Amino acid sequence: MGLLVNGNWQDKWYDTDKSDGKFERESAQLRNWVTADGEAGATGSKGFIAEKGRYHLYVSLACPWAHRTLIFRKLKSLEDYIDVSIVSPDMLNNGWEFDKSNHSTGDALFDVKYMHQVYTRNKSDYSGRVTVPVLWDKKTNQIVSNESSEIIRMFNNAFNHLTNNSLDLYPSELKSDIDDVNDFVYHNINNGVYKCGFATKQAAYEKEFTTLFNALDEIEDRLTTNRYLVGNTITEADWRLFTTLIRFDAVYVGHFKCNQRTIESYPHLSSYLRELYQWPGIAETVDFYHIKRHYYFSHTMINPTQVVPAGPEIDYNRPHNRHEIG
Ligand SMILES: N[C@@H](CCC(=O)N[C@@H](CS)C(=O)NCC(=O)O)C(=O)O
Repeated sequence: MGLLVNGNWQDKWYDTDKSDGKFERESAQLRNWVTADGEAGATGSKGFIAEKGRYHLYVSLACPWAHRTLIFRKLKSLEDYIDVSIVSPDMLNNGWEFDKSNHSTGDALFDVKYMHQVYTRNKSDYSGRVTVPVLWDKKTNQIVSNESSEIIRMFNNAFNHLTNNSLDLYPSELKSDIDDVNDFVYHNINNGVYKCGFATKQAAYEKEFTTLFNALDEIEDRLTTNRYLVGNTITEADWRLFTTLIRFDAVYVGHFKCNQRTIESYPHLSSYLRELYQWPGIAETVDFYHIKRHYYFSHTMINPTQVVPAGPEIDYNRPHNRHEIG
């Protein structure tokens, strides 16, 4: 694991010394938007008009942030419009790699070995972490965005006129409710598990642990009367929570020490998770081999033996009975 400094790769773990053992996530730097007419989005430059075959998505199947983009690509019928390269699950001294002998598709565009080479193709003196997902523009040869929360918003509407898929996971009348839930879920749960797992001081870890489980309790309460996070309509907020929940019992409970309880032990969170898992097209975006292997094998300061646990055995296909709620 490392980062680029003026275009040079440096193998370096997160620096938690400056923040008393606390993990602080860097903001994504590349923030342009694909739009239906090519006009600029909320940030960045214009010129990224939605077109079939023009954009390429780089993902890890292990990564919860990249997973969101794969889910939207599926739900929004974008598979024939946006092709994908998948990195290997192991992220070691060279960061994300395209090793075809290790569960990667290879880099379909440039056939480079490392994801950091994709970042330096975009900007030869780039400085920052080399993260996935990345949305690449083949026409102008540059990165459109490396921020998953914005890539899913582009997928939600920029291509509708081409795909005729009008499913709206961020409908205008629910925007402010979705934004509120997203904010709560992001800080306390999506990023909350990382703040537990990457904490390097006991006090920092315990603080995040309490925050995380208080938040899960609050969501459990909400799901006793609401079928989904925002009332009775499935929205972006649900898919953003889903990618953390599906990794929770397999990885975060053990590897990130989020072990007050499992998602399986929450009656509503667990049945809600099963409903989302069983949603048409979703199970095929979930890859437990990549998920478990990535975390347990890559974070050697947490798991120096790199032994990957064999369990847990959970049947996400058993009935969810969520139609009784709401
Ligand atoms: N803000 C980014 C975060 C993406 C992110 O942190 N991805 C992780 C994988 S789960 C990564 O690539 N980490 C590499 C690193 O931090 O060096 C997003 O949501 O798109």
